[in-house]
Amino acid sequence: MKLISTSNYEKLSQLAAEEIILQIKKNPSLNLGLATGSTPTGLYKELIRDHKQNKTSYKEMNTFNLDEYIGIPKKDRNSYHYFMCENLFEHIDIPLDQTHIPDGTAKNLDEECSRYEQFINEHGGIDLQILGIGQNGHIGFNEPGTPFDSRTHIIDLAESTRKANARFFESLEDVPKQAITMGIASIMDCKEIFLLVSGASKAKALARLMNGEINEQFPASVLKTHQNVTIFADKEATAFL
Ligand SMILES: O=P(O)(O)OC[C@H]1O[C@](O)(CO)[C@@H](O)[C@@H]1O
Repeated sequence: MKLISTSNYEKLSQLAAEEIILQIKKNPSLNLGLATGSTPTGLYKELIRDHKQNKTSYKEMNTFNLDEYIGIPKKDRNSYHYFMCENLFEHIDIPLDQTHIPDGTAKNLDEECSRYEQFINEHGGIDLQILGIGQNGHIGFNEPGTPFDSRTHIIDLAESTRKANARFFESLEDVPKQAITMGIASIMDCKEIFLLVSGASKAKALARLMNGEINEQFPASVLKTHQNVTIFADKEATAFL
């Protein structure tokens, strides 16, 4: 894993955006994996700014999101569909039918998991995946204890994850208890991974990732066995390194 540390969150977002834009220029039909949460919003702002200024085009690309809550309609402001439209898709020129997110309202959720996994494979896999990390080491919504060989699946969210994400909802009770997430093996299939880590609340997780063991109790540790991972971390996140 290559670690790039930056003085602040803005720099982290800019550097990651520059790298992604370079890759899009080299390969306009890049399959880009996307993440939600607070961490990538600065990166998405940079991509939007560049699109407006330099006209980088997303017309030939496909995007694939890591996860979606179960039971939240796409149009609900707390769905990851809504989040992605608001924070990125509406502001760039990607056709919406080339943006892909698991359907957390599908009638048959197991079938939806297999469909999504197969769909990504039919598109040739993900070239570059953006990841965040949970304080408990989750990647996507793969909570501690998720097998490293897991494929896209339904996950019961850890209480700590529901609490961390309650800030987006009216109350903790409104936070869904389950989500669909790409599995750990699905994430490991991505050809390249950018892991974004920002803020003091992630410093312990980053230190455990860099210095700890590879263990299913800390899902992000699997990334140590991937051939092409770059970590972008800001100063606060690197406090314990
Ligand atoms: O960037 P945040 O909001 O700290 O979230 C970290 C991680 O948690 C999730 O939002 C899931 O809780 C992931 O999608 C994200 O990568």
